Amino acid sequence: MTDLSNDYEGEYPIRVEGLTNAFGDHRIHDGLDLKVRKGEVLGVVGGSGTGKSVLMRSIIGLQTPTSGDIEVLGRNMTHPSEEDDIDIRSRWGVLFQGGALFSTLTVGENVEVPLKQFYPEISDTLRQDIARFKVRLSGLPDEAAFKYPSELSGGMKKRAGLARALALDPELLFLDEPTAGLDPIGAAAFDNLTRELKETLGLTVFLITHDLDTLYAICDRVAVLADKKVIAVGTIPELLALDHPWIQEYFNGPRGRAALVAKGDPKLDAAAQVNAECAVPATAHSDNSRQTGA
Ligand SMILES: Nc1ncnc2c1ncn2[C@@H]1O[C@H](COP(=O)(O)OP(=O)(O)OP(=O)(O)O)[C@@H](O)[C@H]1O
Repeated sequence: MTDLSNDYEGEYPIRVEGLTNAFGDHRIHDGLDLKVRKGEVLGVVGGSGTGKSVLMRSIIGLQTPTSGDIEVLGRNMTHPSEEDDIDIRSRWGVLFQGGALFSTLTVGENVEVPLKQFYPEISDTLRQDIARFKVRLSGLPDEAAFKYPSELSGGMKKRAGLARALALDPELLFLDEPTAGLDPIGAAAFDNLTRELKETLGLTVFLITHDLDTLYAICDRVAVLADKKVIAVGTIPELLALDHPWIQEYFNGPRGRAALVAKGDPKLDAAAQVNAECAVPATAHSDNSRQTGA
């Protein structure tokens, strides 16, 4: 793996070394390395089927790797002790692609599930109060706590899933394509919420996305999955300077250029900015335009 900005001396709450995953003869990862920095939003990108979700599932212990080492918050995830396993699972929150809410429970009850599981001793009243607070923290109105998932819009479902992911005051937040299926305004609002929560709660965020606007708007660094590995991890300007064909196509393709222009970040490489402005008609950029690299 090419770590493009290796001047960092802080902690790595997630370390993956030599990860190999295979389903039968189908090898998904082969010697994949990745280190996530404390307090960053790390975007994870790659073509469809490159194993982004399998990587996330391996990190949170839902997928047993064929080989390799995974350490989360200092604990070995490949061979955790039972005690470690319970402790570590209470220190992260996960928003799965479809939200994964229990359809027969209200939003509030969904948020209560992890609280009941990890803190069975707390009273019903306190648990309900915490759940309502998390619902509000996720930008939902109070009354949403009493609704069933089927009564919510797609954006509200994502927020409800986020409320549940935040139930235990996690240090790590895993988001699998959080803006997929949202309208541009809803997606931008969800991006802002993620960034705000990361800053106020001091979260480290592992974020799988195809959404180029999300990458530009909220990711501190981006890890690129290709050829069964993380081929590079760095800021977008650092990635743009690389010569890899997939990275060039992804970030410098029409959608990538439009997202770059939309972002208009002065830190981005000036030459890339000029190229982008030449290549993208002015009408391609509006406040509501979102670009996916899918
Ligand atoms: N439980 C499983 N059994 C067999 N194959 C699986 C399993 N889970 C994932 N795969 C395969 O692993 C590969 C990677 O899947 P994964 O869902 O991680 O891709 P992805 O990069 O997240 O894709 P997308 O961007 O389309 O969501 C795919 O070919 C998928 O079919």
